[in-house]
Amino acid sequence: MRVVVPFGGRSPKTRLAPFLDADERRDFSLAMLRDVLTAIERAGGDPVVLADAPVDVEVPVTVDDRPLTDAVNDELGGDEPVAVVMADLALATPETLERLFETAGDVVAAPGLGGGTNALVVRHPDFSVDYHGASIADHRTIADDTGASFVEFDSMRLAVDIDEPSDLVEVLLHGQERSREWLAENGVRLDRGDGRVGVVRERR
Ligand SMILES: Nc1nc2c(ncn2[C@@H]2O[C@H](COP(=O)(O)OP(=O)(O)OP(=O)(O)O)[C@@H](O)[C@H]2O)c(=O)[nH]1
Ligand SMILES: C[C@H](OP(=O)(O)O)C(=O)O
Repeated sequence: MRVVVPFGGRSPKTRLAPFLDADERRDFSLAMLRDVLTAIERAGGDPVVLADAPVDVEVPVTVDDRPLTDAVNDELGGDEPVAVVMADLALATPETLERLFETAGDVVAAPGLGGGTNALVVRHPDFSVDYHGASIADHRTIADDTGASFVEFDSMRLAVDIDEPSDLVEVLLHGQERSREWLAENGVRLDRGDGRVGVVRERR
């Protein structure tokens, strides 16, 4: 299956700014992108990066600097199924993605914590996306209005997209190779304290 991986490479991961500077956010977001591409390939998918600027990866890249929703909608609408998998799913494994790709439904959606839509499989030509805000609810409504069946995919690994510093805890505990190693090499460690586990940065 063709798998579109949106990647905003111009100014990625601004919500991690309290923790990582702009160059580090670019490097870390590339490590996550490469982990996601590897997992998709191992799951049997054919990844294509849909980026807002050129990016150096070993799969085809389409550059489209329109807003995310417009760029993704241009990839939908054909007769063949298409998946959309976000580039910041640092916990995604080949096994989870294979299960996602094999789940039946006109629209199969993996919700993100906080209301987003972290991954989609689209098998209906009239379905379109509308990202941001509580997009998982909007995508259910769009599917209903289109007459497409909507199936929610239940997965911890696909629910965690890496937006906020607290999400880095999940990467250190469950992340794929490059993302987890990038954090470790850059001094990001678990803070096991007394309460909820957090992250700290050891500056060298
Ligand atoms: N092609 C494309 N992808 C985008 C764009 N904005 C975000 N993305 C990608 O869409 C997915 C979800 O992105 P977000 O977490 O909403 O945004 P972000 O830019 O990564 O992070 P923030 O700056 O913290 O909002 C990630 O895979 C991003 O790389 C865009 O304008 N164009
Ligand atoms: C693109 C957006 O991602 P979030 O901002 O929720 O990470 C969404 O999934 O609608």
